[in-house]
Amino acid sequence: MTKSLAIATTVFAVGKYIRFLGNFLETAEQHYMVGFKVRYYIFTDQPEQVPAVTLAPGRMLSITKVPKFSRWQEISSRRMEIIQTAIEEHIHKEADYIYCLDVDMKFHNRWGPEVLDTLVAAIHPWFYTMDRKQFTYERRPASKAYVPMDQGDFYYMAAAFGGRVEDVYKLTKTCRENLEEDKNNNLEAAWQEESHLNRYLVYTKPTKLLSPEYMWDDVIKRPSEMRLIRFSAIVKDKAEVRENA
Ligand SMILES: CC(=O)N[C@H]1[C@@H](OP(=O)(O)OP(=O)(O)OC[C@H]2O[C@@H](n3ccc(=O)[nH]c3=O)[C@H](O)[C@@H]2O)O[C@H](CO)[C@H](O)[C@@H]1O
Ligand SMILES: [Mn+2]
Repeated sequence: MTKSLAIATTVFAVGKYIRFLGNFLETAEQHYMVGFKVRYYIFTDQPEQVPAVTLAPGRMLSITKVPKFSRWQEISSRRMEIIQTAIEEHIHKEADYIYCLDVDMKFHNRWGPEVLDTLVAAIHPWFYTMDRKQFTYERRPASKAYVPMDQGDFYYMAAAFGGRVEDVYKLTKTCRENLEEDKNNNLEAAWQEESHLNRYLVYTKPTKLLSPEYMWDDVIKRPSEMRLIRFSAIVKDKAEVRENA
C-alpha cells in the first residue's frame, strides 16, 4: 500500500443538506484517510454555498453543479447515475479507489486505509443483530431490487459504499439501470437506492464489510459492545431538511 493512492470521495449536498457539508468536511480532514490523496467531489445545486474548509496538503476538492429534484427519494437515488457518469467522464483517470458517502454524517475517529478493498459495504447499524428475515430488502418480485426471503447475508446501509473505481462503476451502473427500469414500471423500491444496492450485493459479494463502528447512527443508544464510533449519521429533523414529506 503506497501513500500515492488517490481516493475519490463523492458527497452530495443538495437543497438544505448543504448545511451538513462544513462539519462533514472538517471532521473528514481530521479522521478520513489522513495522509492519503483524497479528492472530494462535491455535487450540489448551490456551488457558491460550499464552505471553505482548509484541506491537508495533497488533498483537493472539486464542485459539480447538479439539479435539485423535487423529491428526496429522487435526490438520493439519482446519486447512482451521477456517480456512474462522473466515473466515466473523469474519475476513472483521477483515482484508484472511490468511496460514496452521505453528507448528514460526522467522523469521530480514524476511518483509514483499512477500509480499502475491491468492493466495500457497511453493515447497517439497525440490523446487525437481526436475522435475515427481518432485513428490509425489497420483497416484491416485480422490482429489480427484489431479494427472496432465503437470500442475502447482511443488510447494508447506502450511506457508505466504495472500493476500486471499476468495481464501484459496475455497481452504480447496475443500480442506475435497475432504478430506471423500476421507474418505467411505476415501482419505487422500499428504500430506494439502498434496496438496489442491497440487491446488487446479494449477487456480487462485497470483498470487505465495515462493522457498525464505521457506520453508526446517532439515534441509536450506543451499546456497551460498541467501544468506538468512527463515523455516524447525525440526528436530523427529516421533515425540516427534506423537500417533501
Ligand atoms: C433511516 C432511514 O430512513 N434511512 C433511509 C434514508 O437514509 P437517510 O436518512 O440517511 O437519507 P438522507 O436523507 O441522508 O439522503 C441521502 C443523501 O442524499 C443527499 N440528499 C438527500 C436529500 C436532499 O434533499 N439533499 C441531499 O443532498 C445527501 O447526501 C444525503 O446524505 O433514505 C435513504 C435513501 O433513500 C435510504 O432509503 C435509507 O435507508
Ligand atoms: Mn443520510
